[in-house]
Amino acid sequence: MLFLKVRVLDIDLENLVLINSEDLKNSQYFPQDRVVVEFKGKEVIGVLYSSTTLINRGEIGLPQKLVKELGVKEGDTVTIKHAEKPKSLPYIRKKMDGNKLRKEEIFAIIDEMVDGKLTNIEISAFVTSLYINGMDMDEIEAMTIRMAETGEMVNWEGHIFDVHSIGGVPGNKYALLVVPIVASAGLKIPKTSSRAITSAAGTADVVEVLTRVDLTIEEIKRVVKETNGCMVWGGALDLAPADDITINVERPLGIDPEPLLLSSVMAKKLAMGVNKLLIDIPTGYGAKVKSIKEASSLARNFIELSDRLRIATECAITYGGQPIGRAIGPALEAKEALLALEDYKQAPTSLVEKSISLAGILLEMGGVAPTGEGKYLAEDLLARGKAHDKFMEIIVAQGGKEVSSDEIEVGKYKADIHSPIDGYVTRISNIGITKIAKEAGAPNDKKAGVYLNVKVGNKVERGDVLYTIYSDSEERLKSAVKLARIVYPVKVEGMLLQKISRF
Ligand SMILES: O=P(O)(O)OC[C@H]1O[C@H](OP(=O)(O)O)[C@H](O)[C@@H]1O
Ligand SMILES: O=c1cc[nH]c(=O)[nH]1
Repeated sequence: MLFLKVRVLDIDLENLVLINSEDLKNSQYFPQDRVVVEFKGKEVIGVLYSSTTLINRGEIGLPQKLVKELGVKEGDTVTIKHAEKPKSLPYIRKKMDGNKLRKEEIFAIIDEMVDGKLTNIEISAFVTSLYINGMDMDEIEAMTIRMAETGEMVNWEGHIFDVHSIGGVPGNKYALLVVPIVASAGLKIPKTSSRAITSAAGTADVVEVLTRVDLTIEEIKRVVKETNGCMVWGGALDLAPADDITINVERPLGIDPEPLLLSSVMAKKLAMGVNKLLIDIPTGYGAKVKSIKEASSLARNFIELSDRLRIATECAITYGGQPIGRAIGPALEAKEALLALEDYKQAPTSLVEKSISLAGILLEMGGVAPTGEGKYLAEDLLARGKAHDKFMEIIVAQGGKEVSSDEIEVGKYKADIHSPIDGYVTRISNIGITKIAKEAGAPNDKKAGVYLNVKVGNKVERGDVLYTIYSDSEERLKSAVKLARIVYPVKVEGMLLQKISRF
C-alpha cells in the first residue's frame, strides 16, 4: 500500500501509472505490475512504471484518462494497491486453447474489458484467439448482447433502419449517399459507424471531415427527430464501448475476425435500437470476403444472429474487387461523396450504382417503394437533389456547416504515378492502395490518400497518370511514393503478352 500525491501527466498513454524509482524500490511492487489506484472509494486499474527524474518521491503521475475516471485533481492523495489478476484471464486462455466459452465467461471478458481491467496485451490475446479459433453462434450472441448492454442503449418508436458495411474495400463511402437518400424518403436511419479498422478511412473518419461525429445520445435523438438521420461514431457515444476497445487492437493487427465482425456490427445496431438492417458485404479479390460462397455463409450468420436479437436483417453482397469510386482517404472520400450528391452524373458509376442499389433495398424494406422499384426511387431522390439537401440538413444538425465539394481541402503535397507502358488496367489491388494511402498518413491525416485516375478495364498510354497520392506531410508523401513503386497496385498489361520466334 502506498499513499502518493497526484501529478497530472499530459500524456495519452491511457493506463500509465508513474512513480519515483526510489518509492518503487522500497515498495513490494515491480515495473509493469498492474495496480489499483484508489481515491475516495473509486478505483481504476493502471500499469506501473517508474522514473528517477520525471516524478518526485511521494508523487504519482496519472494520465488524463485515469484522472478523469478517478475524479482527482493535482495534489490529491491516492492509494496504490496490488491488483489481483483479472477474473477473465483464464477464460481468455480457454479460448486461446480453442475451447467454447460459457455465456458468463464471455460476459466476464467483456465486463473487465469495459472496466479497464484488461491491458492491451490480454485484449490482443483475446482478439487473436478469435482470429485463430473462432466462436459459435451461441458465443457470438452472448458477446454481442454484452457488448451492447455494457454501454448506453437507445430506443425509439416505430421502425428504425440502418445500413452497415463489413468494410474491407477502399473508397467505401456509400453511407454518405445512402443515409440521406433513405432519410429524405421519410424513414428513420440513425447510422452509427466505426472508424477505419483495416481501411484508410472508416465512415466515421470521412463524415468527421464535414461535421462532428462524437455526438451524445441526446444530440443524436435531436438530429434524428429533426432530419430522420445521422452519421455518427459509435466509439464516442459509450455505445457498445467494448467495440472501440477491440477495434483499437484489430487496427494495428490489420485483422477483423468474423466473431468480432458480427458482434461489433450487431452490438452497435442493438444498442442503437435498430430493428430493420441492411448489411453490405463487399466481396472479391483483396476484400475481407473473397468469394460469393464465403459471402453467403457470412450473410447467413448475420441473419441468424439478427433473428436471435429480433432485428430484421437483409444482406447485400456487393462488388469489392477494386476500390469503390476513385477517392481513398477521409477528405478525398468526403469530397467525392459530396460531388455525387451535388451532381451524380459527374460521380463515379461504381459509387452511385452501389449506393442507389443499397438505398433501394432499404426503401423497399421500409415499404416506400414496391419490390424491384426501390433503386429507381433512390436514383430519383438523388437526381432531384433531395438527398443533397437532406445531407446538408444532417451535416448542419450534427454541428457542421453547409459546404460544397470544391471547398473540401486535400493534402497540400501530391505525386502523380504514371503508367510505364501502353495497355489496359487489368487489376487494382485493394490492399496495395490502402497501404499507400495509410503510408501517406490516412486516416489520421484526413487530407492524405489516393485519387485513382483509372479503373479496371481502362486503356492507358505510356506516361498517363494512373493515380495521385496526397499528403499534408512531404516526408510521408515521399515514403508513400517509394512504397507505390514497390507495391505497384495498378496493374497495366499490353495485349502483346509474348512474342515467339522461329529461332
Ligand atoms: O473497412 P474497414 O476499415 O475494415 O471497416 C470499417 C468500416 O466498415 C464499416 O463501415 P460503415 O460504417 O458501414 O460505412 C465501419 O463502420 C467502418 O466505417
Ligand atoms: O463496424 C464494424 C465494421 C466492420 N468490422 C467491425 O468489426 N465493425
